[in-house]
Amino acid sequence: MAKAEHNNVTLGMVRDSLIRQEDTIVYSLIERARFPLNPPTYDPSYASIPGFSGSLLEFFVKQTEAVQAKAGRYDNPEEHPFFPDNLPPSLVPHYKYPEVLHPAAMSININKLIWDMYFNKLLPSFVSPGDDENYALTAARDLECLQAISRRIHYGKLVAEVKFRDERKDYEPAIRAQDRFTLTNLLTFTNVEEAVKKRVAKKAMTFGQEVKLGDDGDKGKYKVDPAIVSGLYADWVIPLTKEVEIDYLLRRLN
Ligand SMILES: O=C(O)C(=O)C[C@]1(C(=O)O)C=C[C@@H](O)C=C1
Repeated sequence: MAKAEHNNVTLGMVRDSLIRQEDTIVYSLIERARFPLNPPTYDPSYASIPGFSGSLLEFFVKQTEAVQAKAGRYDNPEEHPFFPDNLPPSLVPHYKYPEVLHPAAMSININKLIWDMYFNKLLPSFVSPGDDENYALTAARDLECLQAISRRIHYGKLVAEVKFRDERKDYEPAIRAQDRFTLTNLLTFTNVEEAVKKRVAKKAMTFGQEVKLGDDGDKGKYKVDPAIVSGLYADWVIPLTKEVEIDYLLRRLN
């Protein structure tokens, strides 16, 4: 969402942004699926980088996040690093982002959970097994997937803020009672969730089809299985977005 739009943000605008972010997530999965699993990317004993203990992936993510932190990426409240400890400060002029969220939002970062889900559950389900030795590109594509998924899930903070402002009298008692169950019911729109799952599967079909001239191409063959993309949303993206919404709301009156 553009910076200026934050002041009068509506649920419709927030949902439009979530819809646009679906494109980024689906494309990033398609790009990662160009490479097989490439296990050495994740193997600390393969990397043996002087002065660094960890996998090539960790090295790549930490170094990239350090550069991006210096360039101001994490000044933006929509961005969350995977390795927040010891990040260098921003070196660029500070843009004063409109303060839309409650300050407690700063303390919410569930990237550890997202990292574990991505590498343990999601990745093995949509890439082919094997090794083509493109480890640096593999790490770069993984980070793009992680960042896109993380941005979407942490957008739950803004979704929750807008819902809170729209229905303050319903949310306040549940927040005071720290009642997760009622908060979950208040913020859940089953029809919206069903539409999201269907739409991302359709995007995976549309963006991931082989485009050929002259014949019908490989009908029904997709670069990433649409069922895996809708499963990612059903099992992880939507539940974790709701988790962020609840974590945020529980702190909203602090
Ligand atoms: O659109 C909303 O209202 C959201 O809170 C986002 C979202 C989602 O993750 O897509 C999560 C919970 C709602 O039940 C519907 C959809």
